[in-house]
Amino acid sequence: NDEQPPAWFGRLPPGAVDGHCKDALEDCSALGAQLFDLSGRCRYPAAELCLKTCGHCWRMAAARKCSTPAGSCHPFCDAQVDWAQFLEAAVRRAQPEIPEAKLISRSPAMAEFPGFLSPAEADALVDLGLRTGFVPEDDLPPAVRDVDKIDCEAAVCLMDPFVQEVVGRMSTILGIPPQNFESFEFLRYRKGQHYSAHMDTADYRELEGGEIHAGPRVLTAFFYFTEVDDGGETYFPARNITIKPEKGKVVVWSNVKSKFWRLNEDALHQAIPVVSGTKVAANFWIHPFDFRAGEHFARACS
Ligand SMILES: O=C(O)CCC(=O)C(=O)O
Ligand SMILES: [Fe+2]
Repeated sequence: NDEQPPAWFGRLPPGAVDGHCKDALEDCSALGAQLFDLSGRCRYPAAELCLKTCGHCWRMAAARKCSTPAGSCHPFCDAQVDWAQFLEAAVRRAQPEIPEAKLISRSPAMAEFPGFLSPAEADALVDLGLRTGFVPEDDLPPAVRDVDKIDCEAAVCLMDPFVQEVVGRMSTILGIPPQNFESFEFLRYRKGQHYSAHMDTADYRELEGGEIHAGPRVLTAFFYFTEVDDGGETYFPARNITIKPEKGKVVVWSNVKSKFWRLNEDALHQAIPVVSGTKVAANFWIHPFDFRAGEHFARACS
């Protein structure tokens, strides 16, 4: 699974030792060969798995050493974005299909898209979450985050044609290429489950102008797949904004300032405990640059 890096090779990905990377994903070595085409580009949608290196450690390291290849910063090349304007444009693009789409806050910039999914489509994604298999949160203690969750990384989810259709819809509305997206993180909260106030990304100002990097989670698109009988709202305490779960609704907000390596603290948010019913929802995080570093290959900077 490991490859010897070439002589010119520089910085290694996280977790690499002596030029060797250990793959975190169990079926990765089986998938590795399918992940890159002959010219060295990651294939989409399998490309999401490239983050795990799949035996292509030195190629990914090379990619991180490159300056951003021309065009791959689209649409964020100038590193300054007026997020409210950005989401207003998204609302305009969405409106023919989603007439109730609207901007609901300027800081954090936030737009809602009620009926982004039809009820049947929302049900289909709940089913897919269940089939992928929710597991209890284990990164954070239950007092902070108590939720069952699953990343849409298994083939059954990642390769699902409807998932790709939704990714495409989001890409069209936002005007952001799908390579900049993380896969869905499905969430299920039952009675009492919650997530206390947090930011979805860190402040990365030290990386400004630095090595190639996907950059922060500039936008969060949050999907609601169910209504909740009582509780389960998403609450933004700095701005006293409450979003009530509605089946099929998507809310998109910006986590960062106009210079997008900086956090916008107004985007602090929490999941209020579910009092009764079940909340099924999903995070869908969006980066300013290609999230799949493996896509830019050694040759891109030689
Ligand atoms: O469940 C919610 O309403 C928000 C969840 C959230 O913010 C997160 O998982 O990062
Ligand atoms: Fe969050």
